[in-house]
Amino acid sequence: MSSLHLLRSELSVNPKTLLWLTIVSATSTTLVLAVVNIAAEQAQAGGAGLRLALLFVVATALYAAAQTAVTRICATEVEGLVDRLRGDVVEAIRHSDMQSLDAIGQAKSFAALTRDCQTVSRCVPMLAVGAQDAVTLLFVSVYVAWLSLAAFGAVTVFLVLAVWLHWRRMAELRQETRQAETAEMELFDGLRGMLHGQKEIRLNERRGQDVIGDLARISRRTKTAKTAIKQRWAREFAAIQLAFYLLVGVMVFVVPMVTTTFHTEAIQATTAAMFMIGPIGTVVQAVPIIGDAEHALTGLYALKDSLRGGRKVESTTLAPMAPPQEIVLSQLSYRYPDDKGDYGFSVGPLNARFRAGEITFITGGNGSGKSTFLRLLVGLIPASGGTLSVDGEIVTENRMQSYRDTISAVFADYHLFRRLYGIPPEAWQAAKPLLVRLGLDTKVRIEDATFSTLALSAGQRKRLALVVADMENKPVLILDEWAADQDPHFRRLFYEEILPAYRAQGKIVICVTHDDRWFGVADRILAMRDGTFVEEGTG
Ligand SMILES: Nc1ncnc2c1ncn2[C@@H]1O[C@H](COP(=O)(O)OP(=O)(O)OP(=O)(O)O)[C@@H](O)[C@H]1O
Repeated sequence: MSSLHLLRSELSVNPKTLLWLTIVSATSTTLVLAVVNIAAEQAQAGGAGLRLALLFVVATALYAAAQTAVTRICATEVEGLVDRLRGDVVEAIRHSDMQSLDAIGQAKSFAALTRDCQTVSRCVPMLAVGAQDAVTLLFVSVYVAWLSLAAFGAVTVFLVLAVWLHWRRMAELRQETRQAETAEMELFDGLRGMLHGQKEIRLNERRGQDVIGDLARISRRTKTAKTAIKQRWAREFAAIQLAFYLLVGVMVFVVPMVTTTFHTEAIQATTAAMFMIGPIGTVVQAVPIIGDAEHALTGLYALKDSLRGGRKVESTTLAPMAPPQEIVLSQLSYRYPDDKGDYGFSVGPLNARFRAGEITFITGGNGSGKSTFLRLLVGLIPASGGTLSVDGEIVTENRMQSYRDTISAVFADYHLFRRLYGIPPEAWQAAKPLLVRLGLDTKVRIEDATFSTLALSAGQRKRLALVVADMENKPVLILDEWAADQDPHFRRLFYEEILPAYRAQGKIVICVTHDDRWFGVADRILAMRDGTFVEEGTG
């Protein structure tokens, strides 16, 4: 089913309502036209009657009411649809596993949620107006046929010719539009790099010139492509208008030569042709938009499908898991998908045991698989083999979210939300002592479930991330190189006071660390190399 068909099935308005409003709009336009023609005739004979003036007022009022209703319905429907689609994609992202998300890429998801949603919001109402004007064109054509079959013949020939020529040229234009879009995306990427890389640019004049030069080149390419499209559009639009002026010329000069009866209807048919110029312009503009709307909707539906195609994590109705006393990995493994012929890195098979009230350190060189192991342990990526059990129960896909709900973590690539999502107000008060100990109480306040600022140093932000994990107060705590960017004071505080306190609270604590000076703090040390634990020791 095409995405436009899917779109129709998602609209909550009854299509018949839109159809009736469209018919009212087209009928009233045709009525206005007929009244104008009759009134002009009567004016020649001495003056138009009051009844005709009233009919004119009623027809224009009907037209305005139908137009307003269609526009209002379209705005409500389309914004509702965009809101639903955006919500669906966000939900699909939330329930999809990290592997599918990684495969899709953040840029694609972001483009769907922003650009594609905007395109649907902009294009679909124009399609509705285009469809409405197409019906108006049909009605006015019927009126012209009623006036004069010869004039109708001329109108039909011109319409068919104009539409055919237009569609032929639109196919080329669509291709050029896609190319311009690609150039524009490249430009946006370059601009993003330029903004993010300001420090690096300032430290190297030549790099700065290269970046600006490259951007200018891409920008020129985008400008050329977009200017060509706009100029082609302007020519196209002018050609269609010109075609209709030609039609008027044909009616006034040519049709009277082939028929003897036409002279009486010439002015009326010509007026009708003038009434067609507006709608034909709208229809002409709406046609290429079908492609844009279809393209954006296809992108959104495809993203939704591929997110749902991955491992789906249903969570809402699951029973909470009791605080784990022991997490056991048995032959657990994972392999990143192959990348363009290169084998994906794999971890495992991994065997390990993590107990409540124990601290485990994970060590190993760069790229040995520590972060991947943590993602696997937390269930962010699906194991390709082996099992993960909590207190003797194998954590199946259905139990994965309940399991994850027992874990707090500060990953190496953590994200700090400014709002305290998912943390109850009583925890904010309880966090005060840790904020003080971590030297953050003079920097950050919690106001209305929100941190007063995130404009902090890298070390301060990481400390704040630990405060958030602490506020969650979960039985399992996972920290990936947390102390790496802390000064000696906070490093000591972390290893000698904070971690032992968590152990005393009975938490399962797992830390990736290279700080061999504090290895004595751990109950167990697991060393990783090439994705496997090569050594197990005690602290
Ligand atoms: N999203 C990904 N897709 C494909 N391969 C990945 C991905 N993330 C990491 N890898 C690969 O997995 C390997 C291990 O990476 P990982 O981040 O787990 O190592 P690490 O031990 O945490 O390293 P570091 O000490 O540098 O943080 C790397 O060689 C990398 O090529």
